[in-house]
Amino acid sequence: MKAFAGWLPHKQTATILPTLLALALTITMGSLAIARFDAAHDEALRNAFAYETSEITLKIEERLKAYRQILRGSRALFTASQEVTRREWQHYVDALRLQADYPGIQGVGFAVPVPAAKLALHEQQIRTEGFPDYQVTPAGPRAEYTAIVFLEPFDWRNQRAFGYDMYSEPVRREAMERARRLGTPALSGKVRLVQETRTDPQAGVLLYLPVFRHDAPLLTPAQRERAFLGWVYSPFRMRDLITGILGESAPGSRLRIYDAHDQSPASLLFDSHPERRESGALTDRRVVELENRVWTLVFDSSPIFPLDEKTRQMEQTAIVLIGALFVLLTAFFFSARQRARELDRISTSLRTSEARYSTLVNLSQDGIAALDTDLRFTFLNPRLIGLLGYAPDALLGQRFDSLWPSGDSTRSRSLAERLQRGEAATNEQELRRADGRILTAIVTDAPHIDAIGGLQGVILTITDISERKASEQRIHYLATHDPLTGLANRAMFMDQMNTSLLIAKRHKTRFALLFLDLDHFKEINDSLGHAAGDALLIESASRMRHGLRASDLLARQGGDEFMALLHDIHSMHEALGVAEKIRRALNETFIIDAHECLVSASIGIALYPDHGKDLESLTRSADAAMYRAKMNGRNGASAAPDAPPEPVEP
Ligand SMILES: Nc1nc2c(ncn2[C@@H]2O[C@H](COP(=O)(O)OP(=O)(O)OP(=O)(O)O)[C@@H](O)[C@H]2O)c(=O)[nH]1
Repeated sequence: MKAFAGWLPHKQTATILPTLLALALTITMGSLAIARFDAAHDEALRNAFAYETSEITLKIEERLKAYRQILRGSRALFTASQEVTRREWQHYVDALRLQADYPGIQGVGFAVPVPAAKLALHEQQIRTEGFPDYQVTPAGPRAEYTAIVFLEPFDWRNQRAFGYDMYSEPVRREAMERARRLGTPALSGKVRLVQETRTDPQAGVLLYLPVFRHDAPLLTPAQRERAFLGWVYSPFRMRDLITGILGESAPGSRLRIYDAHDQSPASLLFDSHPERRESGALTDRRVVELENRVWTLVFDSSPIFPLDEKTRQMEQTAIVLIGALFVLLTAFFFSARQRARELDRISTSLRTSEARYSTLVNLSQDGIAALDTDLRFTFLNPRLIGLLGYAPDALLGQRFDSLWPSGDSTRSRSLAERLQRGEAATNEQELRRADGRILTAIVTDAPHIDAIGGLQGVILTITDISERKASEQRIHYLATHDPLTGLANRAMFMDQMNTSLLIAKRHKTRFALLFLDLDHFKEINDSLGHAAGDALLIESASRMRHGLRASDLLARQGGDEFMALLHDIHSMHEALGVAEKIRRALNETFIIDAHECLVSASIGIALYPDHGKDLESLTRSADAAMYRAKMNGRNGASAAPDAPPEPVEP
């Protein structure tokens, strides 16, 4: 078995080995059960057969006892009167209702001994009773005669026996003499009744009861011989008798009745199934004593018993089926258990895997969500809930596109269509948080496809890039702004001026470039300290900013130098007006660290295209103008040296 198990896969071994064991157990138990059933079955058959044979035997004994009683009743007639008339006899037998109550009895008769000397007288006497043809049969000289004088019912069959001398036949005579001698009932051996015809001949027996004068002593054979009157008797046709006794309960088994102990065909009185051969199954032999004679009853089990072989086969089939069922159930049980273990292993593996991914999802620093095909949230991990600032379940069932700051049905549709095509995408999106603030995130959406290729929904991963964005903005700000005053720095200013140059060139418009340098600023630093200088720079920048339009750009070039870009300037006059406004604003007293300070600025102005058509020439012109303002005593504005104005092309 080990070698056999060795080459089987483990999963099959777990089912096949118990099944083989169950099969072996079933065969063993089944064989034992069949043997046990067979024994019980045989026992039951034997019991049933024994019961049947004893019941039949008893019935036969009982019925013959009843017949003996009938004869005793007949004999009682002679007790009442010495002479019994034919009519009395007839009435008595009629009253017995033999045919109805005692089927099988051929009749009840009375025979008398007739000495040879009185034969003629006897015949004469009977003939005078209305039977002119009467004679004792068979004819012929004999030492002693008997004659049947009454035999009721006096039908055609019994009439054949009227006058018959039963002494003429040795078997009858033996029984008659036995009865006469012993004074007891006597059953004859096998005879052929004189009532028999050629049709349906049957074996016959006769039961004799001697009749004595009722007042005579009967103790000795001699006394009985002296008082002897005759025999009441009954002839029986054996088949009619036995079938009459057994009636409805005629045996299925074969019953043969033999006279005495001799089981030869010559002694056969009755055979219930002469056509049947011996079955060889169960047999029983019973010897019954009946009125000073014995019958041997031989029973041979009927085909009913072999029929029970069928029951046995059914039992065996049932055992085989139950065994097969047991084996199948065992196989099913172990196979199911194996499958259950397999499932358990898979589900444990799945649970482990699920726990692993669940941990990953829950601890992920990226937001993760699942959407159904209608783009509604079915799951959000804690990180995403935190990023968006909603209550844990608030977004479940809500559409993902409801988080977009501006509802865009076209964008939603294209997202749905792309997912239907099974395409994933990553892009930067803005999502509205619960508090209204905007979350900038990198969103990757991927279709969630099931095992058979159907779209189940969407898996989203959302990475918060707000900080990165802010950092980028901060870097950009630092790259383009003056950290002290918050104004644009020189780089940004130059960029912007380049743009303005292009626009002005295209639109043939003017703009002005102002260079502003605070006067004697060094003294503030020196007297109040660098920090106070910074504060003054910040405040100065603010005042200058307020003197400009929103569309103008003010930048700090460095130190105490500033630049301003004035758009939509049509003439130097306008530019000088702005410079004047700034100059005045700066002249207002500053309070720095509780000290009053006075500040002024020298402003140089250059116009595009009047004082330069490019960045370099313009800045040079503005710088030169500012220098001239310094030269002119500071706290004032100076236009760039006039150059022949070029006509502005229409
Ligand atoms: N507090 C402060 N001082 C600065 C800063 N940058 C430059 N300065 C100082 O600003 C002064 C600029 O001086 P200048 O423009 O050369 O001279 P001035 O004193 O303004 O004289 P004029 O320009 O000729 O009127 C210097 O003393 C610099 O040290 C700054 O960021 N903060």
